[in-house]
Amino acid sequence: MADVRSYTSDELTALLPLPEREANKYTRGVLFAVVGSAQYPGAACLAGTAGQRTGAGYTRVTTAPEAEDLVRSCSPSLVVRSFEGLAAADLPVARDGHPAACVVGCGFDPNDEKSASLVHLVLKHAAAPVLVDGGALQTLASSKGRRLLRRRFVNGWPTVVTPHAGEAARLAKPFDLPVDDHAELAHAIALAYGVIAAVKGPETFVSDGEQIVRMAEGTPALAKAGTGDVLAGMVGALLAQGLDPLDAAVLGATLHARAGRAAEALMTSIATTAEDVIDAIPAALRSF
Ligand SMILES: NC(=O)C1=CN([C@@H]2O[C@H](COP(=O)(O)OP(=O)(O)OC[C@H]3O[C@@H](n4cnc5c(N)ncnc54)[C@H](O)[C@@H]3O)[C@@H](O)[C@H]2O)[C@@H](O)CC1
Ligand SMILES: Nc1ncnc2c1ncn2[C@@H]1O[C@H](COP(=O)(O)OP(=O)(O)O)[C@@H](O)[C@H]1O
Repeated sequence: MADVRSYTSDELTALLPLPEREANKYTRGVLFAVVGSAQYPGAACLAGTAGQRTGAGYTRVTTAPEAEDLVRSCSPSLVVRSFEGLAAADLPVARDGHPAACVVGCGFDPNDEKSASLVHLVLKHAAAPVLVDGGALQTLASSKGRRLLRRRFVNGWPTVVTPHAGEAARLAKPFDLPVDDHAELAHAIALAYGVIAAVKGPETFVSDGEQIVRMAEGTPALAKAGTGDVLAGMVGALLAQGLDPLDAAVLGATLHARAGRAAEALMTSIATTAEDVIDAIPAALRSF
């Protein structure tokens, strides 16, 4: 296994995607989030608003029809569409000067067949980086999921996965990967699936199959439902702004951890919620 390293503060600062003077909303990056369900509409709000706060120029949330009104009301500047009618041609193509990325799976029910076909559509047709989270992760372990990931790898379209320990263990199963050491697990998932893997927990380990990066700035205040959806939106926004996928995952996880700490300072470790973490993203950005 490769050595485990951490990014320095200077390395992270250099990665911050400050808007250029001539920027417009499209050159700053389009985040295309396919997220939420009738069961978990809140996950779509959390991922979408976290993406906006992390700098995506244009955030489009495609969600379940039952979730559309809630997502519109949580942030009027989100562009909201329904899953119904989502077609291959709607999915983003990243071009020079017009970066874009997809986030898929926050708030998906892992056992729902309709969500699995949405995941397949995104993996097959998004010619841009895709971040897979939450209920979409289980889809990757199937033979069809693995085949689509291989195709993305061959096409040079990066895929980032952000499993918590339970989800990482499910990804490990088909390949019988050892799950106890999370640095090793991130490395093994990255190699087995051809992805950039961020295994989340009290410490987060990110690997592209070559390097392994440890991020240990978090706080147990983050151990609350919905903070993973916030992280997915944040890393997705950095991918949408054209960052290299390993850098996006490490910077996103660090900003998320610092936002967690800033939220905790205001709200206490007991009271902090995922929404407070989003509100603290500006403080995390200023900390660099
Ligand atoms: N407000 C919302 O709408 C929320 C929606 N969420 C969505 O709910 C769906 C299901 O996600 P869940 O994570 O709740 O369900 P999972 O199906 O991933 O969790 C089920 C089992 O996984 C294991 N597990 C869960 N978290 C773990 C951890 N951090 N470490 C080790 N083992 C763990 C436990 O055995 C748990 O019973 C996802 O699509 C997610 O995005 C959650 O993010 C919570 C908030
Ligand atoms: N004890 C902890 N210390 C530091 N960070 C934590 C701790 N527990 C959870 N986190 C962070 O909180 C987030 C939780 O993500 P996840 O389990 O996917 O939440 P959810 O599915 O409810 O959105 C991850 O970024 C994880 O690293």
